[in-house]
Amino acid sequence: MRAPSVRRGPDSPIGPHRPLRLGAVSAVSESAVSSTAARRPMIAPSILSADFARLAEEAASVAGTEDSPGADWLHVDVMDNHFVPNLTLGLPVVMALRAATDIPLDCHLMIEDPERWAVGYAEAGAHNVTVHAEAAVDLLGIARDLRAAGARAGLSLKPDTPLEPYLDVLRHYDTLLVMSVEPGFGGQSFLPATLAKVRQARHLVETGHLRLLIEIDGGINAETIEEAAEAGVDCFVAGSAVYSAPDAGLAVTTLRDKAAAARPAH
Ligand SMILES: O=C(CO)[C@@H](O)[C@H](O)COP(=O)(O)O
Repeated sequence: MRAPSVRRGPDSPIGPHRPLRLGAVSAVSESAVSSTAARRPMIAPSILSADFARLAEEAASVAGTEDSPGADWLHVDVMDNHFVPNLTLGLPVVMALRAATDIPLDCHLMIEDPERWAVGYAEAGAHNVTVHAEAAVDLLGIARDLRAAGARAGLSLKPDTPLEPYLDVLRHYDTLLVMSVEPGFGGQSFLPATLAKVRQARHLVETGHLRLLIEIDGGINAETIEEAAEAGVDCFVAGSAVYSAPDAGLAVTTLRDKAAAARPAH
């Protein structure tokens, strides 16, 4: 794992050297986690589980109706067969999707050299562009460039990557994507141990140390979404639970309702 690029000192983009520490977060209080749940849970269907020959229709199937809100974001998994052992799609498909749907695109770059590619996804119209901490060298530069190109900047951590080394960098990001499976494939089983990271991040958001949206990705379905919601997730990526369901739109509604019910403040 490469260290994040963080400059220190009086002119540091992250301010004076007063790094965040997780010590104060070791005992996450229930109230800190549960007081968050004011916003509607967001659902981001992952098109990795969709029919790639019918992407526009698959996007439309989760767009919602006048009576029921559809997907908040459409999650687009970009894999390069280097950072992960799978190959999916790239910029041309994202551009085509952008033209085919109004659902904000949430591009998750599971690629090496994100410094080279990330901003292109923002320029292609992605609403949120997430890079992997394990793949990047210049995390501050990526966040700056994504925001300058008009996108939200997202940082993702694999299941075994700790949060603490990235706390200062995360002050410059809009989204934290906690991977709850090893990145690379849909349809894997949810790893509950990854929720510890969600609770840590939620506590830091609730106490004003971080200001970002907490997203989770991998193995989210009707059985696992409640515990993720209880831990403090804002946005739930779901691939097979949506696109393997008989009615993808209904699956989105069901997942959102379950997440909303599991949030203690609701
Ligand atoms: O990024 C990934 C996998 O690497 C995910 O976005 C998957 O697409 C989620 O699929 P399910 O686990 O929900 O089936």
